[in-house]
Amino acid sequence: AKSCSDEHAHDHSHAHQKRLFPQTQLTKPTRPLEWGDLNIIHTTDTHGWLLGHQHASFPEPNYSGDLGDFASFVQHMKQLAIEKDVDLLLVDSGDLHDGTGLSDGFPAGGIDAHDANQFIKQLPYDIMAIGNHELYDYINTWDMYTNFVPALGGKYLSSNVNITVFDVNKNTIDVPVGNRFRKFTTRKGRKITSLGVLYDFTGNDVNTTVQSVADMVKEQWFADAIAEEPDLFLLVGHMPVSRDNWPTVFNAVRAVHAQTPIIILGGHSHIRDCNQPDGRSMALESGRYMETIGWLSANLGVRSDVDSKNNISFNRRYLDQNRVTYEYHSQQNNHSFDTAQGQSITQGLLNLAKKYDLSMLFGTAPQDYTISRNPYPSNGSSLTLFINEAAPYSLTLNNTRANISNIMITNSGSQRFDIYSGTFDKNDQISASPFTDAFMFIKDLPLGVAQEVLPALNTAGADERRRRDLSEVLRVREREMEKRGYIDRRYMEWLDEMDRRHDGAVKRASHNSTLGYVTSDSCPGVGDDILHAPLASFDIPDFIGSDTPSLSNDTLIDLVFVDFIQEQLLEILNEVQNTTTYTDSNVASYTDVLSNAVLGLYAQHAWN
Ligand SMILES: Nc1ccn([C@@H]2O[C@H](COP(=O)(O)O)[C@@H](O)[C@H]2O)c(=O)n1
Repeated sequence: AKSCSDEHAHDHSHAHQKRLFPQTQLTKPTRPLEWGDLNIIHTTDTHGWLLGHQHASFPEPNYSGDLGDFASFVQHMKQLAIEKDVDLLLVDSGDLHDGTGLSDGFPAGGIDAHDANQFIKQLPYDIMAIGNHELYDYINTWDMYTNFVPALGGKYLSSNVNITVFDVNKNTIDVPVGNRFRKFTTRKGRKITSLGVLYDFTGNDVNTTVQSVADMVKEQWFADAIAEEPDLFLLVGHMPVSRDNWPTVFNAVRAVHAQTPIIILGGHSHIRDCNQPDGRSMALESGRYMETIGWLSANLGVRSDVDSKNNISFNRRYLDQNRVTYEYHSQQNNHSFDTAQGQSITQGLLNLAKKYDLSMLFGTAPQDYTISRNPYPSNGSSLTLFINEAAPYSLTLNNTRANISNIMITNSGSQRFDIYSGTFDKNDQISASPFTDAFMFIKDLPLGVAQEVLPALNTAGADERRRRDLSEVLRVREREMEKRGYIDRRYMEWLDEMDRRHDGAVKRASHNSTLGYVTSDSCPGVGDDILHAPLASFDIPDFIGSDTPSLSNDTLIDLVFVDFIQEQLLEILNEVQNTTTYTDSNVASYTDVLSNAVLGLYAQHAWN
């Protein structure tokens, strides 16, 4: 079946309609999935991308399936698993919030992702783990605790994350947001012990608590939970499978059970990644934004094999999230594929998009603007667009400070998705810049001081990376950045490495394959389901700033910055000068315009 992705490939004004007769040609998968006796479908970091990716230029059509298509796929695969008489589990590693109009485009009085999560609840997940984006705002954690978790029936895990609530006597108590662990038995009778671990995140809101992974494994509940030997430890969590704390959890389990199979399903760094901690374990991470669906299979054998010391045969695959992939692997065609549940989920999401008015048009983008596929600064950079064009316009609208010269600074990670040429609507605005961060300022800073802040902020990150082997102090600082949530660099490094390693420029020029991810991980064989040419990738700084005004160094200006970086910015400001010790008391609100509104205001002005 030659299917395609997207009927609105040519008319973005119908962006939120179901694709019936798709037109964009998509490559079929290269080979069938390898099934084991235990199989897992894995999602992570979906961030509200439940209607998939809807733009016509590649790589977007690769990811043009939606949650309804995914639900149909899962249902067919479950049936295949029954026919093959094997187990098939469905697992998610967290970050349901912050990312698209479906999660963040709610009307006043709503709660982020509350409506979108009603559709996720309908999927037969066996385990879901909490992510850091469930914790930036207490109201979101509260919504998970009161509305989402109860519907999951013990399958939502937050091993090291608590929420503070009132008990019946109106005393405050700290309780896990979900369950700390889950023990269950599969259809084929396998006993599984699972966890849901969050990395050492420190950027969480008040009245939520994240225990460090190192402390979590010392807890009595942890010892009790892993004491009895299951057939498999399923360690799910919102934590990258490389360069993070999974070894702490893995080793704690291995200390008690030297041979028991362990599967780790991680997330957070938005990359496709896999490694094998030992011969009886595999760790998989399945990308981001409903772009990738992870597949992991294992031949665990019968209980006597479980006790053996032989290496286990594992397999992993990264599936592009579209109907061609789904139909191929579930052995369906375009007519037999949709299930009633899948169709109802798609329709429900489309209704939600309509209710939230996500097609509301701000303007027509004259060209593509990308986060890292164009150099920064450049005309094609969405970072340049945001900080040099959009922010200086939108943040000074109706602002009494408009006539005072300024430098504006934000974190590059605040920009989450590329802008495509053509109609720019509410959904595009939120996808590009979803956070409701506020802009603050410090007034009367000498220009000579203010202009040192941006390079110093970036040097704190960049030099650190260059001298990683030389300086433990700097390594610790980078780790601190990651704990606060600055993980974007990992994804950028991944894209950069893929471009270099796979001769990106040559492959793109040959036009033999469509653009997409080309993964090199540490697991045997090829992981990608479809071979692509890698995306272009340019290094971007951690922080970006508007042009420095051409004035003398002693001119007093406003230093404007997003509140997400306030703590670091003050630290740096106090390093680059010592005349004044700047604290939160020197900081005031610059405008009521939040970061997620900047691009829309600009588009209304410049793209109409
Ligand atoms: N209020 C916020 C929250 C987060 N960010 C950016 O998101 C990054 C973390 O997102 P992950 O999906 O990687 O967990 C963080 O590094 C920030 O760049 C933000 O800008 N504002």
